[in-house]
Amino acid sequence: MVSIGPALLGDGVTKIAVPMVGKTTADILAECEYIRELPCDVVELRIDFYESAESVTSILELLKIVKPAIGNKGLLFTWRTKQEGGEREISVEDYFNMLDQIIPTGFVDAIDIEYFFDDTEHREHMTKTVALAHKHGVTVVMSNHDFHKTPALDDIKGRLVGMKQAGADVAKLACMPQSPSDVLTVLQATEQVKSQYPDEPLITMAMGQLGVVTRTCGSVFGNALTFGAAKQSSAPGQVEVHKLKAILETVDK
Ligand SMILES: O=C1C[C@@](O)(C(=O)O)C[C@@H](O)[C@@H]1O
Repeated sequence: MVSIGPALLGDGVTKIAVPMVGKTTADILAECEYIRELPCDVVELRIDFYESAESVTSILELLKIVKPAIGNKGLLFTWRTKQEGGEREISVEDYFNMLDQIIPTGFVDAIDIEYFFDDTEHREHMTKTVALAHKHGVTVVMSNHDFHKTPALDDIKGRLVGMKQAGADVAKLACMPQSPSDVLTVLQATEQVKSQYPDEPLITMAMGQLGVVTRTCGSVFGNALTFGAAKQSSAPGQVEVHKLKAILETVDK
């Protein structure tokens, strides 16, 4: 079974991830102190918010203190690029070199890799990074985001399956619904890919208020993990983590 640190994905109980969006080391450490007491399983370090993210040395120093500070929770390391709704640009070269230096340290349990780097020009480096992660027991969460619209059903399914073919342990897709029918499209794609690959965890969500049902009831359709907000959310529609936990306890068996 796939796990992010101690959090097993796909065991029937939806896992909760809380993002950290601090800009300074002090902000991030304060978030660690706060989040370690919250009812969540995974902490996502959104390094694109960090003021010194351009320096891999600074990232490594930060990770060394973050890992013990979050207690017994899994650590997911994410640089969300500007194109996919993140805070900061990075060259493809720097993106993979950064991941290649972080993976062997043992400070992270999982890394996020944006699926759209799997194009002909960058596939080779991506394949190497995925292999390095697997060698070091680091879970690969491959992701794709559309902050403006919801792709068509076949497109969502194609992306989720494509991520698996590119070596993802977990395929993740987030998009913005414009209508209730878009929300159904996300849930339907989740259900169909999950029934095709019952043993492989998926993470899907529709963002914004319309999509809240996918963040709270997604497990019915095959979603394994949902993102909840602590003090500050990292994407629209994230539900405050205590409220989220209470709903999940009712929805999950
Ligand atoms: O990919 C995701 C999902 C997310 O975008 C959300 O909609 O909850 C939040 C991000 O921090 C995370 O990396």
